[in-house]
Amino acid sequence: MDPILYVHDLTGGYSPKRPVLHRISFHVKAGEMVGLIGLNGAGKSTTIKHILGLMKPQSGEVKVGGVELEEDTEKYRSSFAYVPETPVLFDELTVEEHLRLTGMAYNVTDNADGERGEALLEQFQMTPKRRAFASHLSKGMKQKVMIMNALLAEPPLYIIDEPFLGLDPLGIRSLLDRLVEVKRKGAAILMSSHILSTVEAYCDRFIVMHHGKIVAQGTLDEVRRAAGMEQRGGTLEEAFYRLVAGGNA
Ligand SMILES: Nc1ncnc2c1ncn2[C@@H]1O[C@H](COP(=O)(O)OP(=O)(O)OP(=O)(O)O)[C@@H](O)[C@H]1O
Repeated sequence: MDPILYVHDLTGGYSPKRPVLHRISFHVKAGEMVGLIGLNGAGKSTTIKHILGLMKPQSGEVKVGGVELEEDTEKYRSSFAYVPETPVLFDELTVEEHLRLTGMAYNVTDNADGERGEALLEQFQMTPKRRAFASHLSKGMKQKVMIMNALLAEPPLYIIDEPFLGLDPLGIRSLLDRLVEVKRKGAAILMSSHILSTVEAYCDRFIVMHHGKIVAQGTLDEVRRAAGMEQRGGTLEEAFYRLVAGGNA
């Protein structure tokens, strides 16, 4: 089966003279959660911007749902939902208006007025805030609205950038529970995060970026092996330190 997200030999960045990403290749299949990890400035957000179509590859290709952006823009764009690190909402719309808008954009019939929206409001403890304007929400609540929008759309691919920072422990649990559920139903998830213990616990595979290159990818065993740790067990965090700092964790 073709992967939902396919990145092949991608070189890209903000200026053609100085690429930030150097020939990176990876994929995410249906029913898989993949963790994208790396130090500050490693290239995670730049990779995500290329996947979103906000930046054009200098060389290589990015396919979502089997197509490149230029090939079929509508199919490409409707195949994923993106949860950014910093929430972007319309200040003058309420929580449920955001859900309704997403429902319309993604042709979800059962939206904020329906079961799916209700369940999300409930699960993310946002029912009391359903009629609150976005500008009146706390940082974590705004993040929850972004997450609920993504989940409402039920796309084949979720791209999630550092989702845990603004969320309270209950919100984190709700998000992780829902991600496990959508993954079980066949969604592909690419999640970037610095919280390596959570990434280790929930992701099936890992992509370790360093200075714009992929220095290891695969299952925990494969990443450990790349870090020279095959003789003994060890956490993702230990393997990560060895890979990016050459340390002896
Ligand atoms: N708008 C920009 N213009 C020019 N260079 C940029 C821009 N944004 C990021 N960079 C550079 O690209 C490189 C990769 O940055 P990127 O934001 O992809 O890192 P990251 O892995 O997402 O880091 P973090 O964990 O801090 O979010 C860095 O050297 C950074 O300085």
